[in-house]
Formats: sequence, structure tokens, C-alpha cells
Amino acid sequence: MTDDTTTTGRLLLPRGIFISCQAPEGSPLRDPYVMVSLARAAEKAGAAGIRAEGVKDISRIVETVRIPVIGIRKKHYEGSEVYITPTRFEVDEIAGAGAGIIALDATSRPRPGGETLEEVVSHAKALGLTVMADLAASEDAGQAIAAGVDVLGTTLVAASDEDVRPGGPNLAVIERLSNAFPERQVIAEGRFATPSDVQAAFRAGAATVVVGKAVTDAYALTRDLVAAADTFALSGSVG
Ligand SMILES: CC(=O)N[C@H](C=O)[C@@H](O)[C@H](O)[C@H](O)COP(=O)(O)O
Repeated sequence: MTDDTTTTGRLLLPRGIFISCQAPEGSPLRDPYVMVSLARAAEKAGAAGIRAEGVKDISRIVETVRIPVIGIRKKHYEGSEVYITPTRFEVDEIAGAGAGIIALDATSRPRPGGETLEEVVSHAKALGLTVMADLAASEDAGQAIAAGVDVLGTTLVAASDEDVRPGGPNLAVIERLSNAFPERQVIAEGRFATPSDVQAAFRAGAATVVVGKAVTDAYALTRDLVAAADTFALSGSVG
């Protein structure tokens, strides 16, 4: 058994680059055809896996690519800040869509309906899913592991003065997690945008790096460029 497997021998995440093929509400790219095309491009380019949101996107991507898919469902419930796969209901949706890996908010914030992290994780494990913990800080890892998660991700780590550059990834959390939990795969996710970001993540101990916006969100990237042009009052002007 290698360190890519759990004690039961189940394959965890392959090492390499995962591409997060998601488009937010209001984006013209929010269309399963577009997400499947992005996933196909990622696979052809050598990505080790895909992260996708929602039943339609996940099921179409699972049907199309041969690389592993991390499924999530983003859903906001009143009275809870937890929105990435918050309850057992969304776990069932993702399992039904065919993802082999599920990511879920593994912070200690209260979940909708009073469900506990442990209940949601146990439910996912009972359905045979590998569970990725979306953490907001290295301090979240202990209770996530106690709840039964398989791999640790930095998805919910907010931008801070620890970032390698303003708006860039936070490598310090990856380093802290890799040092504290050497037996766990650490998945770097959140604001990775360049080849050197990715190399820095692996140097910091990441097993896998998930990249989203920098690859797949042409809408947000264009808005950023237009906003930069606007600071020179150039955008849309002629002459
Ligand atoms: C915080 C949150 O809700 N993150 C979401 C999780 O699935 C996605 O919106 C991100 O695009 C994804 O994590 C990849 O990150 P980035 O797009 O920065 O490479």
C-alpha cells in the first residue's frame, strides 16, 4: 500500500493538478456544455482530476472524462454560513451524480438543521465516497480528521497578509498542515494562478493542487482586465 491509499486500501486523490470547472450564478459560462468542454480540455492537457459543482455538471463530466471527479454542491441555507456540501441531502445528490470524491465544508461553523460534521462525513463514507475536507484554517484539521475525513484541503482559507502576493495563494497553511499531519494528503486550493504558484504548493508539501478561476473563469478574468483598463479610463473608448 502506498500513501495514496487509506488503511482500507482505497485510492485517495492522485497527485498532480485538478481543474475546478465551475461558473458562479450570473456567469454566461454557467452551462453544463461549457463545464464539460473545460473538463475535457483539462483532461487532454494532463490534469489528474476535476472539481465540479451540482448534479448536472458532475454527472455530465463523470460520463465524459476518465479522471477522478471531486463533486460539491454549493447551497445556502438560512442561518448557516456553511455552503459547500452542507448537509446529508447534498451528499446524496453528489453520490447519485457519480462522483467518487466529495468535498465538504469541514470547519466548526454550525451546519444547517443542526447536523454535525461527523454525521455528514459518516454518511458520505457509508456511500463509498472519499472525503475531502474544505478547511478555512489549519486549526480546523484536527476536528475534521476526528470526524473521519480522508484528505485536507485549503479551499476556504481566506485571503490574508500571509498570501504570497495580494490576492495570491496562502502557502503557510499548506506548510502547517503538511508538517502537522504528514500521513494525510494536503490538497492546495484557493487562488493558485501560475506555474510558480503550483511549484511553491508542492514545495510546501501539497500532494495535489486544485486550480479554478485562473483556468476556467474567462468571465471573471475579463472583468479583472476591464477594471484594470478602466483605471486608465481606456476601456471601450475609441482613439
Ligand atoms: C471559496 C469557494 O467557495 N471555493 C470554491 C470551491 O469549490 C470555488 O469557487 C473555487 O473556484 C475553487 O475553490 C478553486 O479556487 P480558485 O478559483 O481560487 O482557484
